[in-house]
Amino acid sequence: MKGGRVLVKAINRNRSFSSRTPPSPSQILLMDQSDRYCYNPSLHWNPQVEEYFSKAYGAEAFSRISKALTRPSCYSCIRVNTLRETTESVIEKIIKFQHEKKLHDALRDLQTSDDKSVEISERVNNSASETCPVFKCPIPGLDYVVFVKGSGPHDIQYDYQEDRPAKEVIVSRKCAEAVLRGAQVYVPGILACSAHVDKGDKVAISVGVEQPGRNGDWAIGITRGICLVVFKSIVDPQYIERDGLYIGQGITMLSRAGIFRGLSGLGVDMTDRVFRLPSFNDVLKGDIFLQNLPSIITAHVLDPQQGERILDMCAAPGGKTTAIASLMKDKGEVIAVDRSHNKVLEIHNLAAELGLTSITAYKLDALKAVHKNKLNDTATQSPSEDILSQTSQPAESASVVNGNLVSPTTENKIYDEEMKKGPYASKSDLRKQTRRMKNGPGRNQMTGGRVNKCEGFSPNSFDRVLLDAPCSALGLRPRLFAAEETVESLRRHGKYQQRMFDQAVQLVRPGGVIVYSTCTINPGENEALVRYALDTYKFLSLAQQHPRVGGPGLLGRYESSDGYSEEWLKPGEEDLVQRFDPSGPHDTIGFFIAKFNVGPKEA
Ligand SMILES: C[S@@+](CC[C@H](N)C(=O)[O-])C[C@H]1O[C@@H](n2cnc3c(N)ncnc32)[C@H](O)[C@@H]1O
Repeated sequence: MKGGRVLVKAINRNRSFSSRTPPSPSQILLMDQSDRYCYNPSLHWNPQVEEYFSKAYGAEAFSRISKALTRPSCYSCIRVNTLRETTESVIEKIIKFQHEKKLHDALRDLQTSDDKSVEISERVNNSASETCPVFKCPIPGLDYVVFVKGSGPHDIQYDYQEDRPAKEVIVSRKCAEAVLRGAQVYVPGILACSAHVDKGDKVAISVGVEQPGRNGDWAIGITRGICLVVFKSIVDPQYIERDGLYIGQGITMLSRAGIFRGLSGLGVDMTDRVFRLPSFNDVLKGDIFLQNLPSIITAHVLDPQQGERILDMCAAPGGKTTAIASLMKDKGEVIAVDRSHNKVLEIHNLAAELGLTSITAYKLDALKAVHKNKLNDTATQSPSEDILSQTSQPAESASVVNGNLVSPTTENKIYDEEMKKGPYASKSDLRKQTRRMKNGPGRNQMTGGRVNKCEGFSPNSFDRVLLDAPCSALGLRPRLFAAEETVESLRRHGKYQQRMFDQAVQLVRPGGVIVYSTCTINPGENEALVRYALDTYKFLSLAQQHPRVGGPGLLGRYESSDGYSEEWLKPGEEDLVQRFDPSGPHDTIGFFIAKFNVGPKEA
C-alpha cells in the first residue's frame, strides 16, 4: 500500500511532464494497445532551434529530416581494410558470420523455450535474426565498402493481454539509441522495470525520453530502480509518455533485484527488434571498420597522395585518420591530433588494430595547433624543416576496472576500498581478481599506454589538412532527443569551428588542400563556416569533390528577430559542397563536406 502511495505521488509529479490530459488508469487499460506498443517517436527540439531549421529547410523538409533522425540508417556500412583483406573475402566472412549467429539464436531459443519438440532446423528458419543481404557499395571508387542491409520498422507482438500487461523494462535514451543500432541492453542502461521480473522473463523494452517540464526545462522524471506497476487503479509514471516508444522485446538475463544491484553486464538479450541491423562488434577485427558512408567519402574528398604529409586536426577515435592512411597505402605521414589523452590512445589502438604504421597521434589542442614560436614564420617549410617540440608525455598508464578507465592512483584507491569489503587475502590477490573483471582488450577498453604531447606545428608544413570539427552532432542517428541544443549553443559551436579553421589555414602549405566536415545539419556550422572561410581568406577557393554523393548546400542568409544574422552560400557555390540529408535517398547520417584549394598566401 505504501508503495502504491509512492507511485501515485510519482504519477502526479510526472503529470507536469505531459501537455496532454492523461487518461485515467481504467481508460488506459481500455485503450487500443497497438497505438502504445509501437515505435513512432517524434523528436523534441528547442522551439527557437526548430524555427531556425524550419526557415532554413522549409517546414516540410525539416519535419522529414526530424523524423528520419529518429530511425537508424537501414544498412550497416563497412570499410574493408584493403591492406589486409579483399572485399570479396570480407563479404564471404560476413555471410558465414550471419549463418553462425542464426544457429546461435536458435540454440538459445531451444534452451529458453518451454516447447522442446520444435526441431532446431525449424528454429533456425523462424529465428528473428535475418541473414541480411551483403553487397559492395555501387558508388564508383568505393568498391572496398560493403553494405549489409537491415530491415524495419517491424511490428512486434508484445503479447499484451488486457488483464495481464506485458512485463516491461525502461531503458535510458542513450541505451535505446545503441539498441536501435543493433546493440544489446546492458545493466547500466536500465532505468526501471516491472515488479516480479525474473531471470528468463520476456520483457517489452521502451525508452525513457526527456519530457517538457513546467519551467521550460526537460527531465526524464524516472528514478532509477522504480517499479513499474499497471493495475486497474494505478499506472506507472510516464505511462503515457512511453506511447510509441517501444523498441523491441528480449529475455532478461537477471532478476529485477540483480539488475539494480549490478553495475555491469548484459541485462536483456534482445530477441525481437523494431529495427534489425546486424551488429559487428568485435567481428573481423583488423579486417574491417564500421564507418558512416559520408566519413569514408570525406577521406576520398581529401584525396591524400602517397608520400604526403597530412594533418587530421580532430582525429579521435581515428576513423577518418585510418581511412586516409589506407588510401595512401600507408606510405607518407599522417599526423592525428586530439585534445583528449584517452582518445589519443584510441587512435593508437585503432591504427595498431588495422596494422597502419604511417599514423602518429599526439595530444594537442587544435586551437593551439600552430607552434607559438613559429607564428610569424610564414615562409614555406618542407616537412623536414618543421621542428616540432614534442614531449613523450610520461602519461599515467591507465587501466580499465569494471569497464571504467582509471589511472593507477584511482586504481589503488579502488583496491583499498575493495580490500575493506571483499574476501581477498591480499592486495595481489585482489589485483588478480580485478584483472579478471577487466573487459577484454577492445579498442575502447584501453589497457594503458603512452601518449605523445606536442607543442604545435610550423605554418605551411602540411600538404593537406582535415578539420572534422567537433560540432553539435545534430546529424547523428538514431536520435531520440534534440532539445539540449539552443540557438546560443549552436552559435558557440560556429565560433569555435572558425577559430579551429584559422589554425588549419596557417598550417596548410600554399597549393595544398583543406577539407572541413561536420556531422550536423546546422547551417551555422556548415554553410556559414564556408562563407567565413571564403570572405576571410581570399586565397581559398571551393574545390570540386569526388565522389559526389551528397546534395547541394544552402544558399542565402538567415536573420533572426534578435538581430543575429548568418550568411550562407552564394549562387554557384552550392554544388561545390556536399550536404548529406538524413531523409535523402542514401539514408545516411546528416553530414557536410567542404573542400578548399589553397592559393598563394599573402606575405
Ligand atoms: C567529430 S569528432 C572527430 C571524429 C574523427 N575525425 C573520426 O572520424 O573518427 C571530434 C573530435 O574533436 C576533438 N576535439 C574537440 N575539441 C578539440 C580541440 N580543441 N583540439 C583537438 N581536438 C578537439 C574531440 O575530442 C573529438 O574526438
